[in-house]
Amino acid sequence: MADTFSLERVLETFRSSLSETKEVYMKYYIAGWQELVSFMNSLGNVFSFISKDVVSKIQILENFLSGENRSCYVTIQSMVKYELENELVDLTKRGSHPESGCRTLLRLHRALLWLELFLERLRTSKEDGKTSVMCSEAYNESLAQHHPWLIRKAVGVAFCALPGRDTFFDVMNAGDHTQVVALLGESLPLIAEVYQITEDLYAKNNLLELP
Ligand SMILES: CCCCCCCC/C=C\CCCCCCCC(=O)N[C@@H](COP(=O)(O)O)[C@H](O)/C=C/CCCCCCCCCCCCC
Repeated sequence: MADTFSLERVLETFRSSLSETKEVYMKYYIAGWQELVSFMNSLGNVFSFISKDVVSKIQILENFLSGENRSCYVTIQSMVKYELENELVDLTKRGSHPESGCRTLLRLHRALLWLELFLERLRTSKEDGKTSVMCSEAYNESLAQHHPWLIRKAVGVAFCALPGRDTFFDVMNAGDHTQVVALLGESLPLIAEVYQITEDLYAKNNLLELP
């Protein structure tokens, strides 16, 4: 992973994550999240409790990807099939498989909806748009429903420390603001497609509420 964040690389990883048959490659899905974490790390320590959580989830998935059953973890579809067929998922309450690939990826999947909603707000925002408002509206429409009160409060405090819209656009390293908006317009359908494919797969297998 390169040191400097680039929106273009996020776009590339999510593009690469889709196979011709619309399966989602775990390797690139994880790489996309790693890029996003590098962006969050550049925002300061106030976000470290969030990035630690994402990093630990990425690590769990990477361990599966490099473990002895790695061939079963090539795509999200193969992971779901393998873990369900081998009863490796805690379906109703946490038990002997508290860190299955399916439940771990579900947490990132829910966060992908937040990202999609936030980036769409950013893309269509006016010059005086507030990133903290965009972030918290997107959060309330997605992840917040899955988080307890304490986390929601901590996240609300972190949002107040977000830099302004101009800084966000600059850190994306994608040229001037018009170019960033264009690239966001290109990235969002890809992120939305990856999200929807995963959502449909999880819904079909009754995995959307994994503990
Ligand atoms: C294109 C670039 C522009 C935007 C870049 C944004 C970069 C964002 C990077 C990461 C986003 C945060 C992902 C958060 C994943 C949260 C997963 C989760 O829900 N974990 C909770 C449940 O896990 P389990 O306990 O069941 O294992 C966990 O309890 C949560 C802990 C920490 C709080 C997570 C808050 C998420 C807030 C999302 C907004 C992030 C704002 C970042 C600002 C750029």
